[in-house]
Amino acid sequence: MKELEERIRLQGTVKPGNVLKVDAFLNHQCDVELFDHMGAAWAEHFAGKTINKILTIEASGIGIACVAARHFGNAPVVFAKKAQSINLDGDQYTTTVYSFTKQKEFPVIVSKRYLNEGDHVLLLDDFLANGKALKGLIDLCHDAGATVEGIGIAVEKGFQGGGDELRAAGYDVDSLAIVESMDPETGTIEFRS
Ligand SMILES: O=P(O)(O)OC[C@H]1O[C@H](OP(=O)(O)OP(=O)(O)O)[C@H](O)[C@@H]1O
Ligand SMILES: O=c1[nH]c(=O)c2nc[nH]c2[nH]1
Repeated sequence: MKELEERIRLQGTVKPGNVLKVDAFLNHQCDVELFDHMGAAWAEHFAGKTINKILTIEASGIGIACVAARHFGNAPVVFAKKAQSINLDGDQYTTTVYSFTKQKEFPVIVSKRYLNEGDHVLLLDDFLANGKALKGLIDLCHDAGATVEGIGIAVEKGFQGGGDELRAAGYDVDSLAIVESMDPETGTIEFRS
């Protein structure tokens, strides 16, 4: 998606440790018009698939998924929580995921009320790096007996391999910008064409 690539070139910065900082528009300050265009792009890519639910993971996936849902018939958006809470009652699907930016393991929890056998799920997230977050969400879907219809990602860091592993496993992964390489010394960012 050219618009997203241009924003990354314009406002993205490359940090040591394979970190692309795009918090001016994607995961701290949120450009909802851009999110709307991202939702439209995923709706075009996944047209023809039956999708009745969108699943993401807190925190940064939530805003993107909620705006994108407007392009999927206002499908409900469920987000996996990364901490237990008194507000989380009843039976739960749980797994653990290593967080790329927080550099520690988190529980990943969805109430059994909101993910069901027979659901046709689109997974959405802001970033795909090593694929840990998505693999956690896929595990929760399998536990629930739900079908993963596809995966929509804003920014994939292709050089970290998570996206290609998921494609090799048969998942339809639509990443709107795939960073092939980035250099913290020069700030250069190359996209997969
Ligand atoms: O493919 P991976 O290696 O799993 O990396 C991608 C994940 O990393 C980020 O989550 P993180 O927990 O770092 O931050 P967040 O709380 O802002 O979503 C991002 O939002 C993705 O969920
Ligand atoms: O802001 C972010 N930048 C990244 O490079 C990244 N990788 C995973 N999650 C990420 N979030």
